[in-house]
Amino acid sequence: MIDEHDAPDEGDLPAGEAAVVPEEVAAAVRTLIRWAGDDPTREGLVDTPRRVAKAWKEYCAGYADDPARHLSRVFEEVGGYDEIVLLKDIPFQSHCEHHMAPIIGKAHIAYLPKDHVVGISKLARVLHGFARRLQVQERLTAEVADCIWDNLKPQGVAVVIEASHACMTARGVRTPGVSMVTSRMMGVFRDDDRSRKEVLALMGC
Ligand SMILES: Nc1nc2c(ncn2[C@@H]2O[C@H](COP(=O)(O)OP(=O)(O)OP(=O)(O)O)[C@@H](O)[C@H]2O)c(=O)[nH]1
Ligand SMILES: [Zn+2]
Repeated sequence: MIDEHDAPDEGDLPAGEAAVVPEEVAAAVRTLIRWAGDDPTREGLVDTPRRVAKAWKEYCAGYADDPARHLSRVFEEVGGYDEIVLLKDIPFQSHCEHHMAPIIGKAHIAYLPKDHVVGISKLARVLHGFARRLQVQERLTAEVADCIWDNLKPQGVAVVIEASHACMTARGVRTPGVSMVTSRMMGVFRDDDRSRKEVLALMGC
């Protein structure tokens, strides 16, 4: 069993910085290299377990994040603005929990404020906080929407995610060019047809 305290948080280290990797993790990567058919002791692969371990800490940095914390700072004074706020085409990366293969896509995140707004970068921070974990796209979509709904308490939240799954393009059914689209509508975007149409039109969906 790996003690969490032994595992350094490599995600924030500058690229190339020497990192201490628990032996158990390095051994697992060496096993995987052998399973793939190569020799983990050959020169080009000797440092690979350390690099892979460090890379996975970075891919999965979301486990060390509480995305809700990004929504704690709000602005009350926004000149009476009471229309939709949309952050469009946010690129993100995740990994599917079935194959640990990359999910690469973009998200549109919108909300209709009630009393206050949030700094717009925070919507992308919430997305990355959940994306940098092992995911299925449906859960990622729901977690982002629920987090904004619960913490900002707006009149509505709409999240649409479009992504390509490497487990479908690079292996398995090997069907490139396919994307998966998921959405979660809450509040007025769920209950009111006109509001939903408006937000989807702004998103270009
Ligand atoms: N619904 C959903 N499915 C996903 C996601 N990411 C990967 N998958 C699918 O998860 C499924 C896992 O199916 P399994 O039959 O258990 O695994 P598998 O034998 O590797 O399946 P194939 O990918 O068809 O070769 C596959 O159909 C994947 O396409 C996701 O985010 N959402
Ligand atoms: Zn997969």
